[in-house]
Amino acid sequence: MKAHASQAHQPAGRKVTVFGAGSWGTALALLLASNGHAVTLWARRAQVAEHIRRTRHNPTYLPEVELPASIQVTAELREAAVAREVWIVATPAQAVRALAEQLRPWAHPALIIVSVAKGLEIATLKTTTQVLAEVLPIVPRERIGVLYGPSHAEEVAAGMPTTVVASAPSCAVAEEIQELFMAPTFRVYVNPDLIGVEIAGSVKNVLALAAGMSDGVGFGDNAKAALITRGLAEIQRLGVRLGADPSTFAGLAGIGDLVVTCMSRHSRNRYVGEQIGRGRTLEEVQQEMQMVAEGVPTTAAVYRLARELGVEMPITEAVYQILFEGKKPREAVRELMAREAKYEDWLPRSTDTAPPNGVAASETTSSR
Ligand SMILES: NC(=O)C1=CN([C@@H]2O[C@H](COP(=O)(O)OP(=O)(O)OC[C@H]3O[C@@H](n4cnc5c(N)ncnc54)[C@H](OP(=O)(O)O)[C@@H]3O)[C@@H](O)[C@H]2O)C=CC1
Ligand SMILES: O=C(CO)COP(=O)(O)O
Repeated sequence: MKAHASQAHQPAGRKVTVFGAGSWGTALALLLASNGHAVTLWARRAQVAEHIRRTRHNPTYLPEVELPASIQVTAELREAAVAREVWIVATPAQAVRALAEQLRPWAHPALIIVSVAKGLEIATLKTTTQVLAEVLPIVPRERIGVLYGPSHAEEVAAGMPTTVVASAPSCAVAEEIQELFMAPTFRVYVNPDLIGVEIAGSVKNVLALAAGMSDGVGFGDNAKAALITRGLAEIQRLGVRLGADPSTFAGLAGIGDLVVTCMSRHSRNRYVGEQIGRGRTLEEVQQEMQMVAEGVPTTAAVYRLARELGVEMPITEAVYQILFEGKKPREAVRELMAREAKYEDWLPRSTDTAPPNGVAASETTSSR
């Protein structure tokens, strides 16, 4: 992989719009503006846009962060979308299709689209770049990528050191995305494995729900380490089945984002899981939350996808049963612990390495 721009390099200012004025959209607008780009931030509610214009603070998401006057803020899609070089899509994953459909009149072949939304669309089981490519065919597929990795908005907005991954079907486009965002406290690597990066970044939210449930029930560090490690194994199995490079899961989009989301006090997914672990219902927790927990819809999507593809994802299955079928977290853990004895394989073991007596033969099947 080609090494790229040094941190001292200042990219030429580009015309960029960030769609979605939630926590992540707000933090990225700030970062891009401080990189010298001409930034527009689109909020879906007119009163939010008006409030930010007047006070330079987002009323709901990262309210303590001051947004410079150079950032244009609007709720008008046309004003936000027309004649831009780069669109950043920072809405929840389930909203990407509807947004893209509305944006269609202003899409053009020279546009770069960067999705930062992490999740799979429930209705189609597609990643967000697959949805964007389907709805906006005028934009060449190689110009639609992502920026993923361990990056809580609160820390990025506070200028704390953060490292992420830019990915797109074309390395040249991924490098353009890298250059757009690279900053002294925000280091961007390129990883050309788009499907791997998208699966890793989307499915880790399911495991963060599981990690939160473990915290809420009162389990300790051993259980958390097990969820992260075995969770990564099942994310990798799904990703590889979809054509991903296995090594992506050892990188920032994989283990990096999984660790931060399972451990961080900022994680909304971990929080939702923790509340459920304490005995509350999903409905109760979601009703009081303003922010999105992408792991909830993505659990439903991954559960179905894994079944369709015959990929074994026992932790995801347990999270699904807890969220949508009323299973108690302790019961789910009891069942996970009582599964048949296994080898610690990550990917299918070659059939010439026979397991010793007493260890499940299913270890050697291709379903893993
Ligand atoms: N927060 C973070 O640290 C990070 C988040 N992400 C990802 O970024 C995406 C956005 O998350 P984040 O900014 O944190 O979310 P927030 O919960 O902070 O904000 C959600 C934003 O999306 C808007 N929104 C909600 N529904 C729709 C819709 N149907 N159409 C258009 N806009 C909508 C909300 O508008 P309104 O206020 O009007 O409801 C709000 O501006 C998610 O996929 C998340 O996983 C990725 C990396 C880091
Ligand atoms: O993706 C994230 C950090 O990289 C944000 O995770 P949460 O949505 O759980 O807060």
